[in-house]
Amino acid sequence: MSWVRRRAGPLIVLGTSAAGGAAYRFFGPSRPTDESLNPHTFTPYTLINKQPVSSTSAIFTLRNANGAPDSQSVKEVEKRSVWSIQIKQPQLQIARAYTPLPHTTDGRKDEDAPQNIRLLIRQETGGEVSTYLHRLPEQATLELRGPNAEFELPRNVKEVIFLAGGTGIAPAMQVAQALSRRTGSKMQVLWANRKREECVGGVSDDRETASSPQNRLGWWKSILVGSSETATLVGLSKDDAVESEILQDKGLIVKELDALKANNTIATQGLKVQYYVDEEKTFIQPEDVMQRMASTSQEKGSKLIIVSGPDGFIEHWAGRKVWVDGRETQGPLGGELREMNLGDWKVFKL
Ligand SMILES: Cc1cc2nc3c(=O)[nH]c(=O)nc-3n(C[C@H](O)[C@H](O)[C@H](O)COP(=O)(O)OP(=O)(O)OC[C@H]3O[C@@H](n4cnc5c(N)ncnc54)[C@H](O)[C@@H]3O)c2cc1C
Repeated sequence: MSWVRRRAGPLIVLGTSAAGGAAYRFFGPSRPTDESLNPHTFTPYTLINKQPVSSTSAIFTLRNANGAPDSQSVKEVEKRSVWSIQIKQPQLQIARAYTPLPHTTDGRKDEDAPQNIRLLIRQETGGEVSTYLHRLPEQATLELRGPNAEFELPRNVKEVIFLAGGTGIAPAMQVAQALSRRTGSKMQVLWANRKREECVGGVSDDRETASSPQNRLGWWKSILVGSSETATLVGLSKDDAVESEILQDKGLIVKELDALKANNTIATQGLKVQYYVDEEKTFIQPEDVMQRMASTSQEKGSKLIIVSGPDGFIEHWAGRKVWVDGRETQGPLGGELREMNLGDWKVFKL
């Protein structure tokens, strides 16, 4: 996969097709007998665990049903790319793309053993495939195809600002893991969710960023989680309530982000995460992005803003992606980022 400059300016486009998540219909039987995950046929996986993250999303852990080792292409793609797999809904014969979460860092993996695939999947109201997946019991068999490289992180990129909406955090985590192998790299994630339940216990690293009263309230709420009521109920002072909430269990994705942060500090300038929650009236502001663009030290051509999330989120920040000759392209830069002086920062819409 190569990057092609589509036009002068900060926008860059994916050189090859991001077949990604477009729904499609199958015109023949798939061959689920192939044992290793591969892009051409569907491979059976067993759902070994489903951990709820919130009322609408969960982490699905899938294991190759045949215990076959991962192909070289899977090992390569996860080193440097944002990648996805497709899952088939067998009754409707449609498939959707999902983004594997990076492997957890606990314990050295056996190179020959197949890696479990973990996916953060939100159940969309009325969504065909996500509803099917959320209804599956543990030990059910699913059919997967992939990997699909959605975007290859250029070798010279060392600084990334990642604007993530909802499950757009999954590719951000893939990028964080890829950057953790690059000495001197730096990544800042600005993660927006509609509800706090998606990121319970998540406290922004740059709390001073929350300079507006609106944002500061959001940060306090993020650790208080309705503290005054809670404090009254359990007879705690407000300070006790703050402490107890800090100690409360963090959400699964928040914990994983913390683990990635710990991992990223070894050789890099670190990973920072800022949390924004619609229901707390904290929203990513253009100034938040500008502030992070300004706190840079890397050489030219190595800085990237990635925008990932629902279509409306991408459109708001960077303008729509555009379909050309049956494939999705970056389209012109639009939205909030177009209004900013991006300097030598480039933009990529995922
Ligand atoms: C590269 C890539 C990676 C992705 N990674 C993830 C991931 O890691 N996690 C994740 O959760 N998602 C991810 N997605 C999104 C995922 O692929 C699906 O789009 C999502 O799960 C919804 O699929 P669905 O079949 O459940 O919903 P669909 O059936 O496609 O419906 C989607 C929404 O549209 C509405 N809708 C459907 N038909 C109509 C209609 N005729 N009129 C009006 N409304 C309608 C539905 O009610 C629903 O709210 C990714 C997408 C891409 C492209």
